[in-house]
Amino acid sequence: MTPSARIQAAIDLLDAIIASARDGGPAADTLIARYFKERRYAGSRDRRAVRDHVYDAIRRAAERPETGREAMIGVAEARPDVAALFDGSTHAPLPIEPGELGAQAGAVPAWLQPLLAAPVEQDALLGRAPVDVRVNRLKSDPAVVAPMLPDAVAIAGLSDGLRLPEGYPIEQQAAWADGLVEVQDAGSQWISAACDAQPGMTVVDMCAGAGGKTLALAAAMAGQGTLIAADTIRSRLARLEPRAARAGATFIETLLLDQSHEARGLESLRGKADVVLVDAPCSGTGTWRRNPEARWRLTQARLDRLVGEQARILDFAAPLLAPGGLLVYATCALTDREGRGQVDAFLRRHDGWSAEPIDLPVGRAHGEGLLLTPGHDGSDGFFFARLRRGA
Ligand SMILES: C[S@@+](CC[C@H](N)C(=O)[O-])C[C@H]1O[C@@H](n2cnc3c(N)ncnc32)[C@H](O)[C@@H]1O
Repeated sequence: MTPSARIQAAIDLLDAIIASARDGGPAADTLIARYFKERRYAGSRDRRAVRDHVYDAIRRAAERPETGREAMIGVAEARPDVAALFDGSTHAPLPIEPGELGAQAGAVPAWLQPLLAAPVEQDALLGRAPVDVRVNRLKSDPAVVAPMLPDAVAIAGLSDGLRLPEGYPIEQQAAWADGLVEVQDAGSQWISAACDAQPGMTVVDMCAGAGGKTLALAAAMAGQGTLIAADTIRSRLARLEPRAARAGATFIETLLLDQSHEARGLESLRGKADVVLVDAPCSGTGTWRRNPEARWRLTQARLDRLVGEQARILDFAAPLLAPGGLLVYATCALTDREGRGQVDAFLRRHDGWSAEPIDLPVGRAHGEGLLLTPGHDGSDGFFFARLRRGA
């Protein structure tokens, strides 16, 4: 492919990505993979270059552009080398017309800006994310793993956390293949630590997904006790099983819940749990460094639905706690409605519960919880709170 043809390919892909974001279709990565599967003539350098163009365009525009061409012209406005490739040659985009405007540059969609927690450094939300890993104490310890990953540096305050440069091919390393490390953002490691799970406890990870935090809880429990990974999506829980096997965390039990009838599947756990983690489905505003396309998918209506769902999950999770038990509420969202507002509303709805201060050497106290942001903490953005059921 010529450099100009790569720009046209990026434009075609961006058209598909924009339509998919609007209609709730597949994610950009899926569309990119499909596109190249049908174009075997494209070599690895072509693929990488086109992908970079696509992600440059996605990162640059806070609001979803109308067309791929508009998105790509936005990049060209800041990059004369890219603008020069709109040259009308074979397979190339037509030259940019005088007055033809590109997508506006920005980090946060205008409608969302006032909804983000005030301390959030909005311009840092699209920065580059490092590859953080957690050393798996079920199989190893940092003194053994650190020399296997010479590019890694310690993450201050996280005894099992190591940080590698952006794009580091961790999955090609023996330490990963042997289950000695798990890829896990530092923020997620802090949340797992805030659960204070101990060997012998009964712990429920209510929104376990593919089990990133479940595996951290398993390590904290040293493989002893009861650890239940629950979710409503079978395919996500299915992804946990091979990960748990690799990590040597075979005591984890998975529990598939019936959406809207979750309490039925949880009946036997009522009043029994020492710790419940609710890592709720959310707007993902704290993870734009890794998933900048999420900005093009989020709408006010979707945010409203998520806030309602988070409250509903908290309400069916709370009765599982034994007296004195700990409910940790977490989201990778930075809107106050999903964070401090959600916790304030929970405490108003539920008598006999109180929020506990979180004693960690990171983040900033925010309402009844803690706020982590890429700008302040170098991790993904999160809000989390520790809620104690009265004894
Ligand atoms: C933020 S993700 C969890 C990420 C996961 N804890 C991790 O650390 O990798 C939220 C999860 O909540 C799940 N979920 C959504 N609605 C749910 C519900 N009503 N009950 C339980 N889980 C739900 C989603 O399927 C998704 O896997």
